[in-house]
Amino acid sequence: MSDYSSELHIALLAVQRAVILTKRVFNEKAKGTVSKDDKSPVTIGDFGAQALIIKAIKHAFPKDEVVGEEEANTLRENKALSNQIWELVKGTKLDEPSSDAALGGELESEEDMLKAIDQGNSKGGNKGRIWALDPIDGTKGFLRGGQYAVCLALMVDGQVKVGVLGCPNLPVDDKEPLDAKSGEDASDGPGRGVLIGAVEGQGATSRPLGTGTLQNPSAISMRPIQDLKDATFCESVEAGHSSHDDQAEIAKKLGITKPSVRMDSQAKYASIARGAGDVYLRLPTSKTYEEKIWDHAAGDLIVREAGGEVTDVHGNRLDFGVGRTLKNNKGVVAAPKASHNEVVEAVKAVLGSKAS
Ligand SMILES: Nc1ncnc2c1ncn2[C@@H]1O[C@H](COP(=O)(O)O)[C@@H](O)[C@H]1OP(=O)(O)O
Ligand SMILES: [Mg+2]
Ligand SMILES: [Mg+2]
Ligand SMILES: [Mg+2]
Repeated sequence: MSDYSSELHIALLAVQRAVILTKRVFNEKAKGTVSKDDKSPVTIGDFGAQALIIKAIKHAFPKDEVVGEEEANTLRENKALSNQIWELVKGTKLDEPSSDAALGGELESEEDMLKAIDQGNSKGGNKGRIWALDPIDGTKGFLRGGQYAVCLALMVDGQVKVGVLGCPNLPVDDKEPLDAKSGEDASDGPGRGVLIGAVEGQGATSRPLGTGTLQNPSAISMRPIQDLKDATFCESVEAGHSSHDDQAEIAKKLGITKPSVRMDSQAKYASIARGAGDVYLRLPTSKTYEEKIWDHAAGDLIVREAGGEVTDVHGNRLDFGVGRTLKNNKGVVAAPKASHNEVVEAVKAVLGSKAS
């Protein structure tokens, strides 16, 4: 049986390399933004990071498939944008040549880059090895100057086996508690940037994000909370992504008095997994929206390996084996194992009272 050590190693390095590129874009005023068909934004950073990561995966594991968020159609029609991304991608490499070589080195050409982006077109499913990739999760946060994450997970037969989150704007210090402002005006200056990883059955770790070889990891775990009243809970910044009103009602029901921490991206999963916060609630705002697997796969495993439980609002585990979306689930409830049931009961009580 595989211990997934080489998959974890490649995933950590690939995310670390992609973050070199996303940080350059984050710190530029013009981020090369275009609007997708669903009106959501995508930047040159999203496309560039997807190309770099898929290239690395296909080099190390040629037979694996990838479910990636972005596709290159718009770039093939917009040569100027494509050139702009290529200018960024072609110079991006890890400082340590042997690390970069493990990822297959640089991409060969602009066409090679577009092809790599389009290799994120797997349909997903519950057979074989499939990676789920969100090259920039929280693009709106990325544009606003908030939190964002580069997210990569390996699923085997529909089960998440490896998860990696690169969070350039979170503090390196795992124990720096979140406060109501943690999601705002984020920076990637000194003391910032963390790389979280997990393998099923082997726990979760964090280490400072670097630009060459991987730094030493430390084990992370969720904060043991005796009473949910003392919990810190996280939610999306965007009210359109999860219902702030329902979440406030649930927090009240649980006796939580601290203000919620609003933060973009899977930085929420990363934060609760390392004990900087406790509970992540994502309650559906629409009957039709299906959550995407790349928005949850890495965070789901990392939180569970850190001693947490992750389910949907009905208390069912997230099902990553049914395609590109979580069509069998609604919403997300992540909490320490010992408190998770109590949180789900509060969620059911609040949502149930609305349905009737
Ligand atoms: N209506 C929606 N409900 C839930 N999540 C959404 C919705 N629309 C977009 N998203 C996704 O939520 C993620 C960000 O989550 P958060 O609000 O927690 O930071 C993004 O990946 C975003 O997708 P997209 O990348 O297409 O914008
Ligand atoms: Mg996303
Ligand atoms: Mg994204
Ligand atoms: Mg997006």
